[in-house]
Amino acid sequence: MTLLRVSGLSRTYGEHAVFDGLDLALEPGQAIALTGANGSGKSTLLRCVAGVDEPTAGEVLLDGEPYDERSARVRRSVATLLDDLDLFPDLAVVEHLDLLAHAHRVEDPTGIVDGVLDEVGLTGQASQLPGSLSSGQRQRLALASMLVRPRRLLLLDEPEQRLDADGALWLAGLLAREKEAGVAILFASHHPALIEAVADEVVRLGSSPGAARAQE
Ligand SMILES: Nc1ncnc2c1ncn2[C@@H]1O[C@H](COP(=O)(O)OP(=O)(O)OP(=O)(O)O)[C@@H](O)[C@H]1O
Repeated sequence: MTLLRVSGLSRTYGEHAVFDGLDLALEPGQAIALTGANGSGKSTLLRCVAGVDEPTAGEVLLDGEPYDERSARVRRSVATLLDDLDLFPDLAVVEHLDLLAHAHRVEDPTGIVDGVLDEVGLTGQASQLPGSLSSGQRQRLALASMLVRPRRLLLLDEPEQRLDADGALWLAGLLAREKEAGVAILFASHHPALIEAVADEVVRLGSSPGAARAQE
């Protein structure tokens, strides 16, 4: 069954239609990249899908049911990386990840957190407070936060931002492995190599009013 279906989605600010009547369908293990110029609506679309912004029209279905970000089903299934991560200033890196793993009741939270710290390259920073991390390390912590919890759908806004060249390559491999595990991914990106490596379909949002078109 289609995991995520977006039908006739529109978002207007005043007179300005950011996108109008947009349709998307995402199956398990599939990735769609959202591309387009600055201001073309990628973040707005992701925010509307994730339920943190309200579309002017249209609907978003997860497993064929209306997407309600407050429902336990959606919270168990969807991991988002949308804005800057909200971090507790007095909790260390490892404590943030422990908190998330425990809140989502994953099996063996300590083992998962240790493995994810290693995967994102933050083992050496595990006891640092967020304020002492570099911007790329904060981005790695944001990515780690989605890896310590259950997930079937990732909604990612420019996940490559602030990563170094090796980090962008690593991210491409990570997202490819997520797809192999059956996770679906909707992501906005300005990184051609990441899009090429990960996306099964590219949806280019137009900067002309309301325009959006899909490409293979
Ligand atoms: N709250 C708001 N009020 C008015 N206009 C808004 C609001 N939020 C977004 N917009 C406008 O909607 C358009 C789409 O913005 P959005 O952030 O979705 O673009 P984007 O494609 O993610 O851009 P970027 O590549 O720069 O991240 C922009 O013209 C922006 O100014």
